[in-house]
This record gives sequence, structure tokens and C-alpha cells, in this order.
Amino acid sequence: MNVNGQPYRSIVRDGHSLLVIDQTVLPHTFRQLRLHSAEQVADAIRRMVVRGAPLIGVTAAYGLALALREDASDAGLQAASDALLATRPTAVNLRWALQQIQQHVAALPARERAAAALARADALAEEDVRSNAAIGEHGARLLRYRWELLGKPPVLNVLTHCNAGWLGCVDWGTALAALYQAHRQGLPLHVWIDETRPRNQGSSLTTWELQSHGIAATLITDNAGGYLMRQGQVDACIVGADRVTASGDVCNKVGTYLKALAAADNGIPFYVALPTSTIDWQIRDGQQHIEVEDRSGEEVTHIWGRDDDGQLRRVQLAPDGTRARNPAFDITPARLVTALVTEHGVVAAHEAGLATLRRPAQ
Ligand SMILES: CSC[C@H]1O[C@H](OP(=O)(O)O)[C@H](O)[C@@H]1O
Repeated sequence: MNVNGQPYRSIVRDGHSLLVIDQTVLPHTFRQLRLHSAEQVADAIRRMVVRGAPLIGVTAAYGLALALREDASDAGLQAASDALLATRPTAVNLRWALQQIQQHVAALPARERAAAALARADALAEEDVRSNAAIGEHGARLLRYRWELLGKPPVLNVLTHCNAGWLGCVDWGTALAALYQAHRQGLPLHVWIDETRPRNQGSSLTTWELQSHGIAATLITDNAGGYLMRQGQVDACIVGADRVTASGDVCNKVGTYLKALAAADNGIPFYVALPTSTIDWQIRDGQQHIEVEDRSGEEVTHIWGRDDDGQLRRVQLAPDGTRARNPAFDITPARLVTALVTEHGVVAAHEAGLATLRRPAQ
């Protein structure tokens, strides 16, 4: 998408290395890092240099292809895939993308695997861009429908949580793709952006994305969303997802569940945008079967930012010795989800609705 008028993607393959945008220093510094090995890819995913379910998947797919240049044996393929899978446990796109590569090369002779894996990873990246553009079209249509249902108010106020933008994907984004497409089609939009503690993907990434695209937005604390909903200042919510079960339970950035509860209590539609690669067809009960990543408590007790001298630094918020718990995601039950917006269209968040989507071979 657009960075100072220049088109960018969050990841680009350059020969046998990867150029990724370092999301740990946005919005204050825009820099791309070059990744040369599976180990560097794994580190980039763990540190959230690259983050966002679809992007994690594509990046890991490239990482597996790089690993096969070093060791293309069956054992090497499995070891590299296991190491990449272990980087972050929640987004199912990671497992899905690694499986795509493994299935693509398993029957090939070792000498052909690295090139084939690289080509498949390229294809996954292009599929992500096409899927997200389609999600954007379906999502924009849904937002326009909501706007018309409300009598075409001067502006449609949409709340979003975390960053489900082009930075979380190869391009376009998922939830934000709907906003981009709606904005391009002239829908009068205003976006409430949840800061999204503790890694602040909303305040550091979504604000940066929407500013770059001229979409009106206001940054709010995570705790303000419910108040604004009760004030009648939120007309719709749209978020991304890291894993959606076959019955429509949604795993997304921690705090999503609380927003869905508040939306339901105020009769506000709660939309979830996702590519079908984010659906885990093997499970139904998200609360019971999705592993929620527990990240370091230091993400809660400390915070990064730019000081008055323009230097990026980390400061401590809590007293020394503070114990912190830091679940990175939560599970929103399907009953609180108004609709799922996928590349194949908008479906209801239940088994029958999901069953209408094209399903991968089981
Ligand atoms: C299209 S991004 C989807 C999803 O991934 C993010 O998690 P993280 O920033 O920890 O990788 C967030 O939950 C987004 O909604």
C-alpha cells in the first residue's frame, strides 16, 4: 500500500533474501530489514518485526524455502518447519502456510525442493494480495449497506482493534482492506482506533496506515470503546482474526472479546474480516482448543516510544518486580459475531455459514 506516495508491500522477495518492513520501530522509523535465513525469519516472527496472521504465514513459507537451500532432506524439511511453527502458536496461518510448502515439495527429489518451495511461497504471497483485495470489496459493500440502513448519515463511525491492515498481510489487509475500499468508493468514514495494549498495534500501526491513506481516524484507549458505543458514536466494528473455528469462534488480539460484548450490548454489528487460510477446520470450540500465546510480561510493564529528543527508547511503567500476565489474544464466541467477511463473500459465524465457503481438502 501507500507510504509517502510510494507503493509498498510488507514483504518482498529479492532473489534468495526477503525484504520486510520492521514493524517494531513504526511509526517513528520506516526501515526494511533483509532476511537471509530461516533462523532470521523465525527471529523476525518471534520479535514481531513481522506480525499479523496472514503475513506470519507467508513469511514462514519463505523461511522454509530458505531452509531447504541448506538442508532439503526429509529430516531437514521437518526440522525447519517445526522450528518456524514454534515461533508463535496462535495464528493458524502459520501452520497452514508451512503445510502448503511441505505438501508442495514432499514428493519432489531433494535437489528440486528449494526452488519449488520458493515458487510456492511466491504464489502464497500473491494469493494473499488477491484474497485481501476481495475481502476489501465484500467488506466495503457490507459497510455501505450498514450506512444506507442507518439512513446515510454524514459519516459512518467504525471501530477497529489492533492492526488488521496491510502491515498484517502482504498487502491490503483484512479489516482495513474494507475501510480502504469503502474510502476509495466514496463512503464517508471515520475510524475509532483502539490503541491495543500492550504492543500498541493500533496507536503505532493502524494510525500510521490510515493517515497514509487519508482516512479520518481518532485514536482511543482500549477502555474507551464501550463508552463511545453507549454514546451512540459507533455504527459498526470490524476487526481481523488469527484463527476462526469451524463453528465461527474468533481468536483475535486480546481485547476483541470485550469489544464484541459491548457491541452486542448496544446492538452494533461486529464484523470479522479474514482470508479462509485463517479458518481452522479441525476445531469448533475456540475457548477450549486454541492455544493463546502468552508473551513476556515486560510488554506490559514497559513501553516503547520516541522521546522528546526523537530517540526511540523503552521506559518502565510499573514498579520493579511487578508480576504481569500478557495473553496476546482472546476468543470471541460466534454468538457475538455478526458476520465473517472472507475473500469468497460474507457468511454467518456458524457452522452452516462457514460450510458455504470453499473448503481445503481434509
Ligand atoms: C490481518 S492481521 C490479523 C491479526 O493478527 C494480529 O496479531 P499480532 O499483531 O499479535 O500478530 C491481530 O490479532 C490482528 O487482528
